[in-house]
Amino acid sequence: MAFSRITKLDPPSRGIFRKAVVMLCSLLASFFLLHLLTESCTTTTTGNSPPRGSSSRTAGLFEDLSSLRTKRLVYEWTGGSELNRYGTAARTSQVLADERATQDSELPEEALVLPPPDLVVSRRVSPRFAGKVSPLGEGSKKLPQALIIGVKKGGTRALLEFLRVHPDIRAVGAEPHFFDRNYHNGLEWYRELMPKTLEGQITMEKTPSYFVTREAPARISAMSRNTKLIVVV
Ligand SMILES: Nc1ncnc2c1ncn2[C@@H]1O[C@H](COP(=O)(O)OS(=O)(=O)O)[C@@H](OP(=O)(O)O)[C@H]1O
Repeated sequence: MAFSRITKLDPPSRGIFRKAVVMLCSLLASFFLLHLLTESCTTTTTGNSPPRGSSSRTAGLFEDLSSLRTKRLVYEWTGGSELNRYGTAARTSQVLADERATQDSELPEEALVLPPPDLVVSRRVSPRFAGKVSPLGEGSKKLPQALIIGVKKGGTRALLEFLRVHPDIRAVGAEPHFFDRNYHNGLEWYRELMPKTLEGQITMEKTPSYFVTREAPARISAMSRNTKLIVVV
């Protein structure tokens, strides 16, 4: 009906109507082209085609795009350079670690664990006897030149351990119980218990803080003519 009414318009009115239709079409085409351009731009930026939907979805899309763009920019600004630097640093660290490992592997294992052999020797024997003690154990066994005698819990063990740190002092670790339990075995038995010593070295032992026989003190006293007694009370 409307078309039939338009067709019935006079020629000047028909020309104006045609111009209006052409302008409207041009406007629509312009909007469409603008929309296509915008879409292609966003696709190039994000690599993803934006979803089409309502205004709320569009707002979400812009947020996503902003976030993605921010991430991309952060990656470009920091990631590239930082990654390059990190790569360099990592390579440098790796090189340093390799160099350290190489240096460690070049070091002899003994150098990391053991002190020099001469230091080991000097800890066992005083400089006076350094080089005179062979692995075969040179020296002679002698009866102790000193006895540590003490009351129970008087600290005799501690005293012996402190004294035996000295390289010129040799001592029996365990208590031989010679003066009470083993006196009947004789002095040779007692001597055999002693460690070998070189001339000038001292042998000593710690007697028990109690004796199982009454004769023990007298036996020690008899021996004290040749033996020093260190009494701990
Ligand atoms: N310097 C020093 N100061 C204080 N106390 C010390 C010291 N040295 C040794 N002790 C203590 O003495 C206790 C051991 O003595 P003895 O070696 O004579 O023991 S034993 O009697 O021959 O079994 C033993 O005591 P307990 O630990 O109570 O058994 C040691 O801890």
